[in-house]
Amino acid sequence: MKTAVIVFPGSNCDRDLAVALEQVTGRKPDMIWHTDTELPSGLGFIGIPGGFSYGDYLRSGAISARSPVMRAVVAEAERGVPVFGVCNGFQILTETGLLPGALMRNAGLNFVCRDVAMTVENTQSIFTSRYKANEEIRIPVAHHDGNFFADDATLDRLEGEGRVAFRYAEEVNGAARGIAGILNAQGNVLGMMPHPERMIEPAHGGLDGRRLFEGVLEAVA
Ligand SMILES: NC(=O)CC[C@H](N)C(=O)O
Repeated sequence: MKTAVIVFPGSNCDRDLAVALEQVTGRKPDMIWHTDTELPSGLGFIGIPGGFSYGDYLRSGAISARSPVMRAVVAEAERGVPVFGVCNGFQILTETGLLPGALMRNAGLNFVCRDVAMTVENTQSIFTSRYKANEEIRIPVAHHDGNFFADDATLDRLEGEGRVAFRYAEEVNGAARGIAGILNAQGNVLGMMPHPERMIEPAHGGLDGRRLFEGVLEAVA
């Protein structure tokens, strides 16, 4: 299984994601620099990592979303290739328009860095098939802009179409309806604030994140 991780100036979770992908696929992902205009052929999975790309200037993810490589990522997403954006990656995906809504400053105005409980809301997606319906899992968060916002019509549509993948089971950042992660309409793009790549081996304190990668990588294998 060929996978790729996109790297921006200021990404700092790209290696965590690479380790997770290598552990699950047995093969190192291609690390793709943001100025590349083409992606390797035959990718089964594209990861947009967490971090502080471009120092979070303007808005988190706003500058990275205009990187040359993102045009290729959007094209692959439209072809149905699974695209996974975590934390800053989620922010970048909303800024490209691949996912709706925006990630605003946390309601408490503080950086939140801890394990949080969240429930799996949709187990039908390629990313969440390894979880049980309404299962509560623990995954770390580390962000200051995780407060998901969308207008009520968009939130209703996301809920009605089963596109809320994960919801916080506790107050974390003020996100609308407690939304922690959402899917695109086709179900092949997932953005989430918590970091499943930081919960993939016993030394991390649990394996709740590992099943996400196992599920999606098996689905495309
Ligand atoms: N860990 C991260 O990806 C941080 C995301 C983002 N820069 C924020 O703090 O909101």
